[in-house]
Amino acid sequence: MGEGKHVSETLVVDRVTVAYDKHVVLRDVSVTVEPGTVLAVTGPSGAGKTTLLWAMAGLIRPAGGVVSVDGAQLRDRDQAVAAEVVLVPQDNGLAPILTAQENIQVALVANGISPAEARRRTVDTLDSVGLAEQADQLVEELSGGQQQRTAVARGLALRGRVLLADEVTSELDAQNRQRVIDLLRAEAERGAAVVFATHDPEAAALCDRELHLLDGTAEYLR
Ligand SMILES: Nc1ncnc2c1ncn2[C@@H]1O[C@H](COP(=O)(O)OP(=O)(O)OP(=O)(O)O)[C@@H](O)[C@H]1O
Repeated sequence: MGEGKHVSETLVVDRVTVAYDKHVVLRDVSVTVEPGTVLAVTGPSGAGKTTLLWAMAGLIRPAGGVVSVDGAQLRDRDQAVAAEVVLVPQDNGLAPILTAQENIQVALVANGISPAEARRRTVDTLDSVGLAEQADQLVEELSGGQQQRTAVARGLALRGRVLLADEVTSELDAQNRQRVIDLLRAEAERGAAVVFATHDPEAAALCDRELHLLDGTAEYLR
């Protein structure tokens, strides 16, 4: 351990700029998300919430600035996966013709987890999101909210160091929204740095901090 050098922040976004062609979506945005905390990313539709999460996930190469995990710069998605950055995407990213449990197990085994452990985690996480009964149902036969909860279960089952959750409560009723927010909190308590993009002020209020995006810039509201 280098003297005087303590890199306690898991996820650091340092003066990141992202542009699609000439359209600058994020301008010099800086954020730090420490392990054990849940950060809400808010802002109106089109403000760049998904873009910020994609940059954090290594899916977008910023035009300027750096995204790093424990001091190591993320240059692409492969590096982000190696750094255990898990993304639950806005469109859920599930395979529709696999069952809920197959979607989770396949992701876990692809990440090097043994089939027996993958089965255990799948049962546990589907139960935690209230979908134990739907484990064998095809994803295309699940409701939008059930699909969203399956995607959350998959993200949790991976037990990453960083969990990026993009609008994962938009199709949920109040009870399930609270359940998912409680699970994001538990994931932080396990030690992950959690980022939750949401347009829902009530959901954001339950997070530790809130970063608000507007016109390309970011401001901590608390
Ligand atoms: N692949 C792309 N090519 C060009 N422009 C894009 C692309 N992806 C996003 N944008 C633009 O970037 C801006 C930010 O989009 P983004 O999806 O990050 O916003 P958001 O805050 O997540 O919105 P929402 O709340 O509607 O999901 C929008 O103006 C959008 O049109």
